[in-house]
Parts: sequence; structure tokens; C-alpha cells
Amino acid sequence: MPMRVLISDPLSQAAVQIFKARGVEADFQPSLGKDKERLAAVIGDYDGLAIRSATKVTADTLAKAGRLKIIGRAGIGVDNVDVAAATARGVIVMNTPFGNSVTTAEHAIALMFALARQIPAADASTQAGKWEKNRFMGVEIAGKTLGIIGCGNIGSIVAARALGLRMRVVAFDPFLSSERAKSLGAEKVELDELLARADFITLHTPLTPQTRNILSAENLSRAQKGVRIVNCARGGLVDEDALCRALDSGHVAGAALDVFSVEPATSSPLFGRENVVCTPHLGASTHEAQEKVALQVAEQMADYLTRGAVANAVNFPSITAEEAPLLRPFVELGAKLGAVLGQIASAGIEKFSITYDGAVAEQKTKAITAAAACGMLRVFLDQVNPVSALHMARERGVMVEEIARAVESDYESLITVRAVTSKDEIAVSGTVFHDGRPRIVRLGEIAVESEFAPSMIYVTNEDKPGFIGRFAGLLGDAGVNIATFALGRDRLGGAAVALVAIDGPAPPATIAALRDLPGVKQATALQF
Ligand SMILES: NC(=O)c1ccc[n+]([C@@H]2O[C@H](COP(=O)([O-])OP(=O)(O)OC[C@H]3O[C@@H](n4cnc5c(N)ncnc54)[C@H](O)[C@@H]3O)[C@@H](O)[C@H]2O)c1
Ligand SMILES: O=C(O)CC[C@@H](O)C(=O)O
Repeated sequence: MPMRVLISDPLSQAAVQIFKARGVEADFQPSLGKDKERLAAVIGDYDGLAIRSATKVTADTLAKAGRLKIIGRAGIGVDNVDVAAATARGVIVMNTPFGNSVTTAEHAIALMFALARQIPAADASTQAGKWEKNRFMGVEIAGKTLGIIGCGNIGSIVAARALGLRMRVVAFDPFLSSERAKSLGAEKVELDELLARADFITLHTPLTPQTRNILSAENLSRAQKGVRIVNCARGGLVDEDALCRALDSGHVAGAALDVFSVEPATSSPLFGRENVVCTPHLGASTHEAQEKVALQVAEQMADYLTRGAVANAVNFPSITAEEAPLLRPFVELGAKLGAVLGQIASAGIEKFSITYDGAVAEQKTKAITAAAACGMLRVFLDQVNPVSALHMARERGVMVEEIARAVESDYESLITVRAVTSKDEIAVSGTVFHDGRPRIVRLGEIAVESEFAPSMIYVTNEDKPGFIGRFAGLLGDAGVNIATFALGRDRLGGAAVALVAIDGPAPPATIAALRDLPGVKQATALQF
């Protein structure tokens, strides 16, 4: 039976030709993705689903997709796909990480000019026959400072364009090395400095727990008076209510938004303001970019469906069918240990190392290393996959080291991941017992044994009487149910760690309150 792909969003028709040429049947139904029920009714007939951003692939949709093997996103963000549910069902999710970068960077620059010269309001006024020459006084771009939050593919292109416009560029990105910043012609700074110096701020990060509301009321208040903000990345990076208040007070002189916390955004308190420019998530919408991403996604999907080749998958490590059963639990362990490092790191990671002790050192450790680096990077980058993780780490100036030793330890196999940050060094070790389940067995130098749970809290504190009672009491008062509680310390009265599995994600307010408990040095919510 021929492979069948459904194209449920408005992709370039060029994709259909590629599928046909590769012997894959393609149904082009570009508005189907907006109709959740119709999509659920037909999805069971397809091996592949090619989408942009309108189709929401939920766990419910996936539950009806018995035949589905692959979801191809013609674009970057896969936040409209429940990747965890797809992974659980063995469905590969792939994207096209670079095809629309230039186009989106150009949109950010276009929005910056629109803001600086009030072009939309001036256009409306002129076309209404008013000729209000004195009403629209703009600001010059040259000589101004552009603050780029998130300097990956798109942020780097924006930096190059801004330098060409004779702007000064400062960038905040925990994964940007000073050398890389220098080669881009930008100055690497911390967020506070960026806020204090930027005349224009442009956002180019994925939406993650760390970046949600990165422009919060507090951070907006730290920005220069008269700052102008551009968001072409993801809704949710800017606190929209706080932005309204800052625009009302005049602290923020203007904002240009391509993305919104709820999309489609058909109403918003931000609408109707002269100093706000809005576009309906058009960042990637050029003929050139759409042609590129459609061709690329069709090639990648056809390659997988006809030859089993995987490229740009966000949820699939490269392991052969024979290696899979032996390697899978260690790959899972590596990914989770990496995710711990990424989440507890308090500063940019400069070096990442992974040490294999015992039997695991004889395995195909490259796949585990890739999974571990991917787990760490995925905290910061939404399109990283195990195949690209090491390349992306190096590209961001992170040194990666792998050490395999056939030495004896307390465990048959022990994996330790270690990160050197600009502030400190952190390490976490784990193993897989005979039940096949990965466990943490050491945090830093402190032994502590815990299985992984979807939501956990990691705390480091001074080993003093009364701490555990206060800790558990605080969680209880916040309605947070403890599933398991693992403790360790280096010596009586020394440094202690707690690793607590909880039922559901930790509320940020609870984590903040934990940090205020006497003796607590660090409290971090972990998600796996
Ligand atoms: N508006 C659109 O139509 C459109 C089009 C394409 C991409 N996008 C979005 O633009 C964003 C950037 O895309 P990209 O291809 O440049 O991604 P990228 O992964 O190449 O770059 C993202 C950068 O953000 C940095 N980052 C992560 N967490 C951070 C944090 N807490 N603080 C500061 N920096 C952080 C990463 O280190 C990385 O360098 C994505 O969210 C993507 O979905 C939007
Ligand atoms: O497909 C689109 O129009 C938006 C794409 C963009 O948000 C992306 O993440 O690539």
C-alpha cells in the first residue's frame, strides 16, 4: 500500500510535487487543520502529516492517528504539536530549522522601522486624506542600541542587519559565547544590562519556562524610558498586560508584535493604539521562505517514509533497530541527566562533559552523549535533536567532552554529566538498574537516590534541624503533593540536597517561597 500524507495547512503546492515524485500520495487540504473534528475524523488514514502552525496536533488527535508515523512542520516552532504525546506513540516530529530564518529576521527589522517612523498610523492618516505632517515625528535608527534577547539563527541575522543599519548591538543569550558574539559584531551582556542600554529590544527565543514573560512588568520597568519593543518570536515572551500599562505610562514608547499569547489574536487590549504595530504571525510569510520550508519538509518526510532516513527530528535519537533495546534505557538516562544540568545551571554553560564508568562504557556511547547534550540544550532551544545537539553545542561555544572508562564503581554502569558554567561547576550521576528504569544516584559529590518523575523540585541547603519540616509544610500549605522525597548530605551539618517528586508542575510562587526558607541555597523546579 502506498504511503499517504495529509497536508493540512497552507503549504506551498511545491510540496505535493515532491511527494508525488517520491512515490508518496499527498492530499492537499490546506484549511483542514483549523477544523479539529474533521482532522480527527480523517487522520487515521495517513502515514504522514505536513503542517505549518494552524494545525494543532493534540494528544486526542494523535490517539486517532493509528497509522501516523511522522509529523513534518514546515517551519521552526513545534509548539503546536504535543511532542511528548507523539513520542509516546512512536511518531517522529521533524521541523525545518533554517528555511524561514532570513524572512523572519527581515520582518523584525521591518517592524522596527514601522515603529520608529509610525508608518502604519501615518499611512492610515494619509489615506484618510488628512496630510498630518506635523503629527508624526519619528526617531532615527542609526546610532541607537538594539538589544537582542536570544541570539540563535534569527537573532544572529537580525544582528547582522542591524549593524548594517549602523546600530550598536547588545545580546543576551546564555548559550552565546563572547567569541561568537564578537564574531557577530555584537556585545554579549546580561539581561539587566541589555534592559538598561537598549533603545530597541527584539526577542528571538523559543517560549520556554525560562523565557515566558521574560519582558515582565519588573523587567519592563528596568528598561530605558522610551524603549521600543519588537516580538517576532513567540507570544508569551512579553507580559501583554504589563506592556499595556508601560505603554499607558509612556515608559515604553512603542511595541511591534507579530505573535500573541493567544492566537489567532482577534481582540487585545494592545489593539487600537497608535504606538502599537501588529501583524498576524506573518514572520515566516514570504514566497521564498514558504517555498523553502515546503520543499524541505516534503523531502525529509518522503526520505523517512520511503527509506527510513531521519533528519531534523526533534524527538528521535539515531539508533539502529538492533542497538535500540540495549541502548534505550541509557539514552533515556543521558537525556534526563542532561535536562537536570540545563535546568539547574545558574549561568551560561561553557563546557559539558559526560563520563561513562563500567559496562556502559562498552556501548555506543555517542548516541547517549548526543541524547544528554540534547536534554541539556532542549531547556534553551526548541528545535534541537540528538543528531544536531553536539553540533549546536559547539556552534554556541560549549565544549563537549566524552570520557569512557572501564573502571569499577559501586554501580555496574554509571553515567556522570558535568557542566562548567561561568560561575561554577555542577554534576549529576545516574544509572539504570535491572528493572530498566533510570535513576539519579549522585548530585555533585552527594549520594542521593531517586527515580525521575515528570515534575520534581531540587533543593540545596545547609544541613540544619527543622529544615525538612518547614520544606514539607510549605509544600503542603501550597497544596503540592509529595510523591517521593530523597535526601542526601556530604557530612553532618554540611551541604545537603533534596530531590522531591511532586504530583504536577511546581507553582513558581512555591519555588520562590522555598528559596526564602532559612538555609536554602537553591530551589529549582525540574520538568522531564
Ligand atoms: N514569527 C514567526 O513567524 C516566526 C518564524 C520563525 C521562527 N519564529 C520563532 O523565533 C524564535 C527563534 O527562532 P530561531 O530559529 O532563531 O531559534 P534558535 O534556537 O536558533 O535560537 C533561539 C535562541 O534563544 C536562546 N535562548 C534560549 N533560552 C533563552 C533565555 N532564557 N534567554 C535568552 N536567550 C535564550 C537560545 O540559546 C538560542 O540561541 C523561535 O521561537 C521560533 O519559533 C517565529
Ligand atoms: O508557519 C508559519 O507561518 C509560522 C512559522 C513560525 O512561527 C515558525 O516557528 O517557524
